[in-house]
Amino acid sequence: MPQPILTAAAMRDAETAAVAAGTTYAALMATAGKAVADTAARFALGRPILVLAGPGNNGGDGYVAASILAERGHDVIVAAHGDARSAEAIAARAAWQGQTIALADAEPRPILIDALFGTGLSRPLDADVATTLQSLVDAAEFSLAVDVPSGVDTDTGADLGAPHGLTATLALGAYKPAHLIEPAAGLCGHLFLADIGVPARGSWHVIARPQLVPPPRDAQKFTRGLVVVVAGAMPGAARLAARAAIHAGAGYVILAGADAGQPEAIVHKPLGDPADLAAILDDDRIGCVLIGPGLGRDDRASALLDIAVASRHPLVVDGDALTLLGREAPHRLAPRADIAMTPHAGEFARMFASADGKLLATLSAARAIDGVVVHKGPDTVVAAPDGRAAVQIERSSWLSTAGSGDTLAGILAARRATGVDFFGAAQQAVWFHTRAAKLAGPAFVADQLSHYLPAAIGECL
Ligand SMILES: NC(=O)C1=CN([C@@H]2O[C@H](COP(=O)(O)OP(=O)(O)OC[C@H]3O[C@@H](n4cnc5c(N)ncnc54)[C@H](OP(=O)(O)O)[C@@H]3O)[C@@H](O)[C@H]2O)[C@H](O)CC1
Ligand SMILES: [K+]
Repeated sequence: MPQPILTAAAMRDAETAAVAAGTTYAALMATAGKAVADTAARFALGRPILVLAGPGNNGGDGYVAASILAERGHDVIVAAHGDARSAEAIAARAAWQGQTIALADAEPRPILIDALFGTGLSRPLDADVATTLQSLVDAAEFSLAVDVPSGVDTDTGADLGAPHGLTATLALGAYKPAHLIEPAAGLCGHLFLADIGVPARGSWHVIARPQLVPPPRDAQKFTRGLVVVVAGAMPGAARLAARAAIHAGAGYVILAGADAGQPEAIVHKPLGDPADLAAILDDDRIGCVLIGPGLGRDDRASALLDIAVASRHPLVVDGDALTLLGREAPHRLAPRADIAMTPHAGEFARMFASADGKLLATLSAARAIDGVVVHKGPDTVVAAPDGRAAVQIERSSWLSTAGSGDTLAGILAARRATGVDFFGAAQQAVWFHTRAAKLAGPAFVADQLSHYLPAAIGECL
């Protein structure tokens, strides 16, 4: 099972269920604190440790970790912020027998454990707390956030005064949106996950390596998946998408309206009049249609888009097609079955009002179009209209290059054409795209990405 992603409230519910099933909150805090101590000890190498402990259970985890580390012989000081509030945090603080100072008096130490605030953060950090925390992080050689960096919104990933430059974050029990969604994800540093004995389930999860099977023995090119890519004003983008599609497992790729170039296996069909597209799409063997990369935004582009939307095939809408749809996207697409769109942040904002952070905004967009939305970025979110969501955890910042999105759209069309539903196909596409980028090495050109797709697929068989 892929790792679930839980909101702060869902994590609290999971914790409550675990306690109802027989554990105690104190036992959970003991397990969490031990996980923090174990992680910090791995990197401390005998260097002095400063634990920042806030008033809630995040601080409680910090006191437990401090006690365990001191018992193991580490040099530990706790800097406390506010009085412990919950029964478990009060007990953890009472059990701490080492030196405690006020946060305002804390001097930097090489190892820093940030247990000021976790999932209970309810407002931005006070400016003086944020400044102190930042200076202690800056001065530390290794800094570890407990559960989430203090000062991020757990559910939206918003930055409410969190420090920059943390070395690592230890997520407790489950990933939260803040671990994966920007800007919070970028503030976490290296991400570790600790099992604290709380069974966590939900309809959101991280995108995992796909599990594939080779084509069946009786496979032929059309059953492997026939993709039609519609080209427009800037045919290069559609070519990139078509090449990605044929390297991503589709059995047959037609490029409608542009000369395919390489590889020769892609079939070129001319589009004189936009109405020619209707004839090309009148084919039951088609597994998926892709429209949008380099389509243009003129009347011809609109006419091609109308025909693609009216067709009966699974449809991926990307690039210029999204801009053409704009605010009309829900109204135009919702009545149509089997649809996915792949907007980047700018295209998304032209179609949908954004609120509540990227994850919830993408889920609400998926409901609005009654289809799958792949909201691209370093923190790509795939959302389905039934409330399921999957978020990218493996990343490659080298994917921020021209043609990268066209390639993703082509992979998505190919995976859908092989028979996977759009929610599954989109997760596969995001994974293959990133994996191909890693295999391609740094500073690749998007044209090269396709060549690494077969190897990425090979890792999943
Ligand atoms: N997930 C689990 O199963 C376990 C999690 N643990 C740890 O518990 C924290 C969550 O603990 P919680 O007590 O709910 O919340 P916090 O520790 O994050 O902090 C809440 C207190 O902080 C006050 N607060 C909130 N925001 C601010 C702020 N900006 N400035 C000052 N004070 C703030 C808040 O006060 P309110 O006024 O909002 O009520 C609370 O007093 C989780 O992250 C894990 O680390 C368990 O230990 C193990 C099981
Ligand atoms: K924290």
